[in-house]
Amino acid sequence: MPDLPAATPRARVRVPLRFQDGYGVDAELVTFHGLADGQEHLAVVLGAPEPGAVPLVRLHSECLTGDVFGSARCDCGPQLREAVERIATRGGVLLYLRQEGRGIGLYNKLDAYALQDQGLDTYAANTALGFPEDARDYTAAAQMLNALSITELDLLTNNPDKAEQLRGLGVAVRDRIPTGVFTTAHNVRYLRAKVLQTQHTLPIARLTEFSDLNAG
Ligand SMILES: Nc1nc2c(ncn2[C@@H]2O[C@H](COP(=O)(O)OP(=O)(O)OP(=O)(O)O)[C@@H](O)[C@H]2O)c(=O)[nH]1
Ligand SMILES: [Zn+2]
Repeated sequence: MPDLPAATPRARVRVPLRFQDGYGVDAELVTFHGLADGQEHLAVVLGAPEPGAVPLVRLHSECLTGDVFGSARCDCGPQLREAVERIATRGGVLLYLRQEGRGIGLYNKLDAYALQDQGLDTYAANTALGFPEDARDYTAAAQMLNALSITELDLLTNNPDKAEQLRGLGVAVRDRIPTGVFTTAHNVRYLRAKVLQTQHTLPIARLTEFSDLNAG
């Protein structure tokens, strides 16, 4: 088990979240000192778990295009919206991790999009640019959970690697809970690649509903 450097909470601020579809909830935003990668990751604490209950947690990787601008090339925006409500209902934390483009950054992600428009899939585009298929490391996430005194959790994700990495960092992931399936005509190739290449648990049958599937 790696010896994790300790991080400590820096500011705790209450913020009323109001979404365009009318849903609203109050959140506590927590910032940190001492995160291993020096990034400004944010914890969004939602709801109040029953005393002794295991909290629901999501590690959400930043996606400016999907989270902010509503890009339909991926499923990040709807996953974020869903996660906030599910976590608020049960009680838990969303870690908003500054891992744009699976850790390669926004400009590189858009370079990868340009390659995808020439036919490469989402992972091959990363390697063609000289990056790993997925450059994310969850050490800072484990530090944040420790700083929030969360020792056991249920993880809201389709990505087995997130659970495995967290366990390797000493966090007790009890259950992995899949997110919803948010398909559009623009993201079906991307979702399919996640299932076939990185074993994301999305029901592949649902990904044949869209007509551009045969495009690759
Ligand atoms: N490099 C690269 N990153 C992408 C691409 N599309 C989305 N992303 C980034 O991928 C991250 C989300 O990762 P995903 O693989 O979609 O999903 P996940 O986080 O592994 O799994 P879930 O927890 O189930 O959502 C965000 O940081 C996005 O900015 C792409 O085509 N190339
Ligand atoms: Zn996205």
